[in-house]
Amino acid sequence: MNFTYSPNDTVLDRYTIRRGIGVGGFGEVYFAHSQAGKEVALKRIQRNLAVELRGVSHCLNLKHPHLVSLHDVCRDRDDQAWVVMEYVAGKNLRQVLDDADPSGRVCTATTSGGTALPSGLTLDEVRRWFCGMAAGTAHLHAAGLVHRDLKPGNLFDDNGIIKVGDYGLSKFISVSHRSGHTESIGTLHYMAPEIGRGQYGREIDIYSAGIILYELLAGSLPFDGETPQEIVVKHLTDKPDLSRVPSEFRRVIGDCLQKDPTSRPRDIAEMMALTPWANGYHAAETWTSARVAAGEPMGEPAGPTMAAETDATAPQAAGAETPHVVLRHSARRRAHNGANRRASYRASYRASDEPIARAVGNSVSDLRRWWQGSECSPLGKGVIAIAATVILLINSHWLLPLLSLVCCFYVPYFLIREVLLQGRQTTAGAATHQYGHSQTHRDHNMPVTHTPAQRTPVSTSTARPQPASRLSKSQTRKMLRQSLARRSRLTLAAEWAVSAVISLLVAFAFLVISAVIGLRHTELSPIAISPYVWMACVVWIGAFGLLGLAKAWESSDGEGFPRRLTAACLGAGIGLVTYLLADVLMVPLNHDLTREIGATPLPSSFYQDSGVPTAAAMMAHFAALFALLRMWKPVDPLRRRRLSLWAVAVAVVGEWLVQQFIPIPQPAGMLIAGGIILMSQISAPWVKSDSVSKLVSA
Ligand SMILES: Nc1ncnc2c1ncn2[C@@H]1O[C@H](COP(=O)(O)OP(=O)(O)OP(=O)(O)O)[C@@H](O)[C@H]1O
Repeated sequence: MNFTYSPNDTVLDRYTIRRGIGVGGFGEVYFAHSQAGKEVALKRIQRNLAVELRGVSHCLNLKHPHLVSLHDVCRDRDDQAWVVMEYVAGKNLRQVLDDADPSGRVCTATTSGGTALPSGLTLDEVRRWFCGMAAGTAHLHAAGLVHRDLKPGNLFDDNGIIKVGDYGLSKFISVSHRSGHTESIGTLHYMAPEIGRGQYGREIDIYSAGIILYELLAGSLPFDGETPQEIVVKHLTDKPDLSRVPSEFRRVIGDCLQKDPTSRPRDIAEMMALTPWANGYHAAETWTSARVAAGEPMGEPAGPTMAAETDATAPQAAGAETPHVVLRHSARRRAHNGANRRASYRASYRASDEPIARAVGNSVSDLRRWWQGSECSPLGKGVIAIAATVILLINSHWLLPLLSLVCCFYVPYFLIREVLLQGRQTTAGAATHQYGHSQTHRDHNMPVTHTPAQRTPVSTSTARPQPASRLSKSQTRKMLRQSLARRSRLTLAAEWAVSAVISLLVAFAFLVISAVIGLRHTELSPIAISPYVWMACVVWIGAFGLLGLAKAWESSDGEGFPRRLTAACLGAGIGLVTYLLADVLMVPLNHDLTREIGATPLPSSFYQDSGVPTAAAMMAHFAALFALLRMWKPVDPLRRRRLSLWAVAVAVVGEWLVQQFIPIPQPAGMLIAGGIILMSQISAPWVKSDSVSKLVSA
């Protein structure tokens, strides 16, 4: 491999290069000696990457046995940035895995005993690497940093101590800077799906940790593919095959690899608690030194999750290889883990997202804390509680209406906000887009070693970056469908409710506009207004039903018989409602029937003697219309356009066609058909899949 500097060159006026170590995504790494003889690794930041080096200073003060120390960040005379860091003589985990004999015998000298796993490592080795990585990463998290690029190549074995490296730079280089041909395809295998959406919470490190653990145990990656896009799609949609890892690790890996970041363990400690090494994990030391490093005052721990007890016996439990971080997890901590806790965490996570809910939540918890911490006697507390209840009851005459009014505004606002935020998350194309851009081959001038079974081939000294293959439209749609399918029932219900509220407003506007136009020369009376009210109600109910149908089917394509039958049932229901409402509102249904009823071959039960259609005719008419036109299609979130007037026109023409066989009053029929499609399109969510497809292919 070619390096810019040769042995014995002096850089930064005080370091003598001894040899080049390797070339990474950010630049060349050298082994060098300081003037006093100290061994250091120098990383020369190349390729004109816009590195926010000022941020790295935060990392310079981090000290932890499981982190590769950053000594300094300097610029040379050519204004080239260099990162001076601790030199780690041992191999990185990537090299260890690549050197391990796939047949199960381990070639590395450091390996301890035990049965070999498919990766070639023993379980002891896996524990050593994983616990070391966890301890280092927990320290970063406690200092408010997210690694963002956890992968085997960034984990080092320094004389038996596992160290996490490369944590300073990735934090401060945005996705856009990692675009083009600067990034290794290998990194992509460890990247959490939400990174593409610009989400960089610590959950992305948890996800990467899950992938690493999977690879250590199974000997291969959970999500692999021939192209970056294929890998991205797998990260976004596939479930890991957990049958390939020992059963005691399935839970932790399954949780870490959740697509939804809020479903993952919320921190390293929680993740470790799910491993068989839970008894050995303890983060207090990590937390303490991280806060010191971050310049925070010592006192109460930052949060209950990081509070843990020290245990002098733990080093044995943790194993001799990880002596610096005592790994123990208290029973209290374990008790907090599990499904209940995660569920409550998710709830609080959501609530904390919304400022008003957060403020209310904070006030309530403050009140609860005050109540619990109060030194009042139980009798005193009882008196206070009764007094508060009495005051509330006395004032209920104005408090309740006020509360109802606030709810009237707040609930729709909250639901709409939820849906908009969800919509942003489900637009998985954006994720793929950014992934696609950020993860292309790196034109290293060194070969990157990968086990063929594990790694997608990457560039070598002669290879040029290869264009990424494109995702077809159907693949993109499939990916988006799967992404839509992952949403919870609550979210779906909330979306449906919001659509219903929007369509109600549209129906009201529809009513007002049509009534103003239609009744401008007529004296206002209930009889005159009732057809408009009838029409608006029918259109709204029809749109509501159609939106529900589209929501139920949005996770898959299809227009087969079962769907048409279901749509026909919905149409029949709308026909019935149309008939009943007309009856209630006294709207005449014999208006403008365009053909001789007696001439139709329809059953006589469809029409009264006067020619007025019965409920059966109305039901049959709309059932035929809904089944024939696949009415749910224009409301599908993956439709081509948010609002297609073509679809409205098709509905109107389709209704006219059905009218030729099963007549109903006109123009009411056409208005209802067109109105339902128009209104449901306006109020249905929409994912711009066309642009997603283009972005993915870009
Ligand atoms: N502090 C260090 N001590 C010893 N070797 C190091 C050190 N830091 C990096 N290396 C080695 O230098 C080589 C290049 O490392 P670098 O971190 O730049 O690239 P990478 O991890 O392969 O990719 P990326 O930068 O995209 O994460 C690797 O072989 C790595 O093991």
